[in-house]
Amino acid sequence: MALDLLKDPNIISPSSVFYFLLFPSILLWFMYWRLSRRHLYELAAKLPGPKGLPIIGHLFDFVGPAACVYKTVVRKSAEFPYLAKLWIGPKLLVFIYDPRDVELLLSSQVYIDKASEYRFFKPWLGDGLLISTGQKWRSHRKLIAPTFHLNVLKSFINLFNENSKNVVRKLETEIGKTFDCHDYMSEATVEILLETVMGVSRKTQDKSGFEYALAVMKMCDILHLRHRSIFLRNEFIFTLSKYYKEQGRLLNIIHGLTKKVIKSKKQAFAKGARGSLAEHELNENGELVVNNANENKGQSHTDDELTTAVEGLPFEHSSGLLDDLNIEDNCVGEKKRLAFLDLMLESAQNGALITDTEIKEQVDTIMFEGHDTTAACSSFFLSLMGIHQHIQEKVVTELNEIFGNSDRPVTFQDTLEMKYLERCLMETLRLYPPVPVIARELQEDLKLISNNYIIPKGATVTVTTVKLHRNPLIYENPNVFDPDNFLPERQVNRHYYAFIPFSAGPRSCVGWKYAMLKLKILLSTILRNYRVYSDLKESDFKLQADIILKREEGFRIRLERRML
Ligand code: HEM
Repeated sequence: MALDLLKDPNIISPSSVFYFLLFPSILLWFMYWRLSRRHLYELAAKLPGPKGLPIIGHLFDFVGPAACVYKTVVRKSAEFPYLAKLWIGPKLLVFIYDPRDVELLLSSQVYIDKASEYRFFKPWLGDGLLISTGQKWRSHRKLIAPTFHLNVLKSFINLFNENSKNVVRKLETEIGKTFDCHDYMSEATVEILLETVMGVSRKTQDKSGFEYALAVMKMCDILHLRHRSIFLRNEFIFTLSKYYKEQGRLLNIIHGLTKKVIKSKKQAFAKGARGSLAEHELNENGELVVNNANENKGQSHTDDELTTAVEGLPFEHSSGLLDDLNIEDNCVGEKKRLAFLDLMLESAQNGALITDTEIKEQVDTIMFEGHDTTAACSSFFLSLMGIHQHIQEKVVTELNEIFGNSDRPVTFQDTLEMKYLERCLMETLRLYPPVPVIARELQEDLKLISNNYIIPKGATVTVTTVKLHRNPLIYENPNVFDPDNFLPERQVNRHYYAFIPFSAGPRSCVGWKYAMLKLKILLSTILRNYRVYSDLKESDFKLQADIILKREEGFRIRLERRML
């Protein structure tokens, strides 16, 4: 009888059986899924956070322009002093901003996996240092970290000076006008990276670094949009969208530059050239010659700069940052003193330490990490100098004490004496950290120190540096730009992890010493030549917590020539 019913197409068709079974299957799957996440839900229920909507949680808070999302998240987490949880659909996000908890997370060797959102970087950065994990990350970090040793950085000082003077020359066309200084900072940063870390001459580029910088900025917009859009997070839907095509176009520009950089460096390398090609060039016969244009670029290396002694920047001591980079400092062999791309090519030549594809991924990673962050920091710094004229005057007084009336280039020793400028830089990084959030996906539960909360395995933990750095329990006037926050006596009792613009622990920024040295030379050169003004106040800033912190309205300043 039953068989007869099944055979009768008017009563039970195969499709009706399918639909009949579909509903219980989905229900069963859903029950299994909920049960498998029971641990997550139980622990999450105990965590504090603003109330969200059923099922979708706070999804709508992440929809809209980046500046609004930033404001909403800051506002909603304001009443939670230690941490705040948010649900975005089924995804549990926990924001932490107590330095003791931050230390627990960042200093650990267990919680080193980046959040799943970093996967959107894959087509761009592949398995580069920023997103890789496990053994690959460990071995590449060990290889790359020493290329940012202070002795390597000191050999870049001439190029930092030359490029800074170049920026000052370019800025001449803007004197008296209101303009966005981020464009200039971005282009300069790309060019400096190419000449120093990558060791290729600026002249090897067909177009300016500005085109690359612009493509990076637009790529970040797409990635940030994918973070916020529930639809675009899905790979299939993304490939159907207009953004996918745009991403392809931008990656062509970005990868075009990195491929060209590697190619020209490889050609020179094969002919025995080592070090920056901005200082050494190959002539038509393929012989290595000193680039005459660079012969008088600035001061030659002084004994001080070439010293093999391990010296830190004052910032290192004052911030109390501890990471594997300091440990590396103690065991630097001859080979480890090569600059980044030289070492990558040498390692590829000498064995299986790194493949060609991996070199490309690391070049893309360093170009991105090294450029957008420093461009944002220098743009915030100049804006703040324009707003706080009396602080700018103090910086310039210090610079006058160091340089007098001379327009000589900056030496390494000078950078050590720029103590007030350094405090201004650190205060800029405190209030406007270029990397506003650092996110990890937990593979193990994390028991916090503050209030004994446990964040469950499977959650995404977000260290919100913008909030951590403005904690009123740590900084007296947390929202006021006050470089004296970094006076030694004010720092002495402050928790190490209360100021982490470069992150900290095993996954901290490999380029922070490079960044600080370069920023000091670039910004001091600009301030020695120009007085900066801003028509906007800090309260006018529309912060955009993108992948890199920016101002929605741009970094608009005005310049006037300073008489030496
Ligand atoms: C003001 C400038 C800079 C800031 C504020 C900054 C900040 C950071 C932060 C917060 C991280 C950790 C990111 C995370 O865990 O998600 C990081 C990682 C990294 N940074 Fe920087 N950075 C700066 C400049 C540079 C420069 C100049 C370079 C290289 C030339 C660089 C290379 C890297 C790399 C390769 C990583 C990944 C390290 C790893 O995961 O092992 N950064 N940076």
